[in-house]
Amino acid sequence: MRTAYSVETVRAAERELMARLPEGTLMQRAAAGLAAVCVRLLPRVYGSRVVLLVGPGDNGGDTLYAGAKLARRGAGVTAVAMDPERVHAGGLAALRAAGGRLEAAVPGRADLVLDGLVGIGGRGALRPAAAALVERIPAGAVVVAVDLPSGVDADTGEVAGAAVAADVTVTFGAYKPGLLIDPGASRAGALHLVDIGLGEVLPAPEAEALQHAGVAGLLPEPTPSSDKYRRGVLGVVAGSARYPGAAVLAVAGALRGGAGAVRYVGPPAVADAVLARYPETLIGTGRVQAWVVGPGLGDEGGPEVREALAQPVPVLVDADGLRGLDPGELRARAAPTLLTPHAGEAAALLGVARETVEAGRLEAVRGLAERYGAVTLLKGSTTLIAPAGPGPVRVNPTGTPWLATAGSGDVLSGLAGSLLAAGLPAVDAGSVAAYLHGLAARLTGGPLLAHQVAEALPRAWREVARRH
Ligand SMILES: NC(=O)C1=CN([C@@H]2O[C@H](COP(=O)(O)OP(=O)(O)OC[C@H]3O[C@@H](n4cnc5c(N)ncnc54)[C@H](OP(=O)(O)O)[C@@H]3O)[C@@H](O)[C@H]2O)[C@@H](O)CC1
Ligand SMILES: Nc1ncnc2c1ncn2[C@@H]1O[C@H](COP(=O)(O)OP(=O)(O)O)[C@@H](O)[C@H]1O
Ligand SMILES: [K+]
Repeated sequence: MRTAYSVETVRAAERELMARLPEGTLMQRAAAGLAAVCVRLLPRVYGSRVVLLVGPGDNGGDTLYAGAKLARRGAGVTAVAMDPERVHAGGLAALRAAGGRLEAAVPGRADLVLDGLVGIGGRGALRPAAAALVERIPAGAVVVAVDLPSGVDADTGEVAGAAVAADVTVTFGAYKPGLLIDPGASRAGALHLVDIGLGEVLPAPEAEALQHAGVAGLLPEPTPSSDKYRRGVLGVVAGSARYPGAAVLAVAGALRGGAGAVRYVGPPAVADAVLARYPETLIGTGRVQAWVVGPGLGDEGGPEVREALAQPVPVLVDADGLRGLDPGELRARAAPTLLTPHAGEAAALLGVARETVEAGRLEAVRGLAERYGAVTLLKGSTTLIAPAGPGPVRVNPTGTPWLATAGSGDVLSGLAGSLLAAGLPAVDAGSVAAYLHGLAARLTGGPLLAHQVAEALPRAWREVARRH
């Protein structure tokens, strides 16, 4: 599990650790780790051209000390300050002593650029002096963000104006949520974590991303004593005369998600379409361990949604099922509820603009989970899963924009429903589903069709299970 911590938590941990260590120790650890990554990125350190963009705080300090280490190994290192009156004095002295220079303008060419403008002390949009330096980053240089790309909000991943687009981010002590959540995540490039010793003093994380090992441990593999009922029966209320395909795709995701059986409930003509593609499907109501309600219902299916919500089993509500949800009704449910909106549906549920959700995904998903007392999976670029109560938000690391194709959300619903029926807690069901769905899409490659994602799920499953 990759865990991420808010600025407040990181600062508190740093304070606690610093009180026990000689002054400057953490910065030296950070700079050493940063320089080590830079050395690996350069084909040859000696004679390479390195540019440091240096802000007024400790982020600039880390950068200057790392630059000094590279200069000592023969790199030509030029620092450019955002504010020449405010530069980390110790770092600048170290750089100069190692043969580096402070200059007024960003050189036109560089092999490597270190972005040390702002780290976790950054607030709001980059100021013009910082943004002007970002604009001057020479084309073709490898860009390394120090702690995080300047212009990205460390806690939320929000980008309010200009921001560095890094190839690599070297972050210190702990990942910050903004490195895992878009739009920030897509500015961060490959992530390197430098251990500065914070691990021992960090509390529970604010965000976490599953990795193969964690997912493998959650996959509901059948055992010798399994039968189809014990593996989980999922009921799917989906599809309408207008959107019959949604039912087929949700059932596809459910069957490929390992359900022991899938019951389809909906109009007879749609049931025929489902059966034509998946003769394994049971038709009509009956006992289930979980429900998926909503994909492709259009205006139909309202009563079935309410009926499912009235039952004491986990219910996943997606798409048209999300319209007109009553927070009181959901909060009163004893069994888990999993909501799976995309940004537009989340915006409608929250009564805000879609852009607000897209720019502040973490706040939106937390807000929905709190308001509806339901585990909420917000789809899109970096899918997020918030628990119904306190606890870390899960960030899905496997997505691909090729998934932005009609029907792929229906497959996700069926898959997540299948995992709910197998007995996974809703946060795990949502995050394992998002993980496998993203991996299946990557294995398929683009341009992809939604049903191909469903058909690639067994490969994704085996890929995860095989390695652990
Ligand atoms: N603490 C530790 O133990 C360790 C910390 N470490 C390192 O320290 C970093 C944190 O350092 P920090 O606290 O000095 O803040 P930092 O990120 O340099 O930025 C603050 C400066 O930026 C400015 N500024 C703010 N917003 C801005 C904007 N939008 N646009 C432009 N400027 C803006 C702000 O200006 P002011 O508001 O003061 O005018 C202030 O001068 C952390 O990320 C890590 O790299 C490591 O060495 C490990 C040990
Ligand atoms: N830009 C993107 N990057 C990664 N994944 C995306 C992106 N856009 C959409 N997706 C994924 O594609 C799926 C689309 O679901 P949804 O919007 O419900 O589509 P539909 O209703 O057509 O099935 C979701 O899993 C979502 O996370
Ligand atoms: K930075």
